[in-house]
Amino acid sequence: MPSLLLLAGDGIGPEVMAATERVIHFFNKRGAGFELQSGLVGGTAVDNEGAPISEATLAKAMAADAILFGAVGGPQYDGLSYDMRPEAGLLRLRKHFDLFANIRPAICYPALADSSSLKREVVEGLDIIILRELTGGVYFGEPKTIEELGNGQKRAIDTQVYDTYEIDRIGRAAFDLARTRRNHVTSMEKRNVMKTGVLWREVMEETHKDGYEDVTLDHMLADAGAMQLVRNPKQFDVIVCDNLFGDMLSDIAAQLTGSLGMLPSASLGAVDSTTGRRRALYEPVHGSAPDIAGKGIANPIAMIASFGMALQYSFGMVAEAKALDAAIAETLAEGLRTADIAAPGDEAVGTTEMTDAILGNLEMSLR
Ligand SMILES: NC(=O)c1ccc[n+]([C@@H]2O[C@H](COP(=O)([O-])OP(=O)(O)OC[C@H]3O[C@@H](n4cnc5c(N)ncnc54)[C@H](O)[C@@H]3O)[C@@H](O)[C@H]2O)c1
Ligand SMILES: CC(C)[C@H](C(=O)O)[C@@H](O)C(=O)O
Ligand SMILES: [Mg+2]
Repeated sequence: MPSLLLLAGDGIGPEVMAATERVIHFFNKRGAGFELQSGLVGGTAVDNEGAPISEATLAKAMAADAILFGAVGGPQYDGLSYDMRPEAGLLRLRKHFDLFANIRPAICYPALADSSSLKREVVEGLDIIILRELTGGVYFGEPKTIEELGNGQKRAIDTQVYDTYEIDRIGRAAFDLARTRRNHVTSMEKRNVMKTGVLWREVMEETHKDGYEDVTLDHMLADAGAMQLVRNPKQFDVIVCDNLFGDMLSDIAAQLTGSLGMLPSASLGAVDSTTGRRRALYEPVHGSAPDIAGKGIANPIAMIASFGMALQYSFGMVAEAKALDAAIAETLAEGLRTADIAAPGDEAVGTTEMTDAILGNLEMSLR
């Protein structure tokens, strides 16, 4: 039986996870047989278990085929030490399971082209992927400290580190992904100021020569890339970049699609050569949205579409994933909007109504 560990987290995490559970149950009623376990993560795990992720939850994650993750964080946890912050639970999961390949698609559904802050013609039909390296770089490099200098001053140090193998494996993931799409990879770094940028480009070129020359590879400095993402995002297919640039570029890409509430993601490990399986965590790109938590108005689409990515990447249920995506597109085409994607004057629906409509369309499309 396929198994999923649900880690809803904080803020709107439990609200969008509850919506997604309804979608999972829909597939279970049709025989999918998903076994569900749940656990605590983030601030709620700090409050109840004394750590942002407990060893027991990590063990449950190890036993599951895939993890569905909501969101973590909130202002009430701002005073906690770095290791106890809710976000540390997510970082630990990524590192523990070596989930180095973070696929963040940015698709602008035709019905939402007017919800973007950019002009319709710039974003309509957009379909790009930011492939973010997720287990290296400045997020995990050592030293990572704040030192007292003894003269009333402090010094904060973060360290950006990349080894050849880390760049090579994300490069291969990018080329493999591009082959299933428009065969075009744009690698972004800052080789003009960063040594890791110099190595990043060098390794991308070498990996490209090693059996991937059918894929077009070009390079862009990440700051210019950010500008191009806003100027003409449709020029891209797969953008591959390091952990920090990927964090920022994917938030920019989210806004192209209308809202952070629209963007799903998959974080994948290497394929195990004996089992053929890969570790995987699926989560929306957005956070816990403390400003709207508890109001029942969060957009569930990013979380539901993250489950869609699990259907595709972890469970080989490609037809079901497509049906779910079509149900989301149809619901948007019918005009349903949560507040984050509503145009001024549009009447917005809540999380439950949006989920009801998606389930209704799913039922129709699989009939
Ligand atoms: N993966 C994660 O768990 C994750 C990701 C990003 C931020 N965070 C954490 O979340 C907390 C809040 O961060 P933030 O405010 O910078 O980012 P955020 O993504 O939580 O919210 C940014 C804005 O987008 C809106 N928004 C986000 N998701 C939405 C949705 N599904 N529906 C409707 N509107 C939505 C919010 O209301 C807010 O106005 C922080 O503690 C941060 O560290 C967690
Ligand atoms: C919550 C935080 C640790 C996380 C990150 O910076 O990676 C988030 O912003 C994301 O984009 O997944
Ligand atoms: Mg982010």
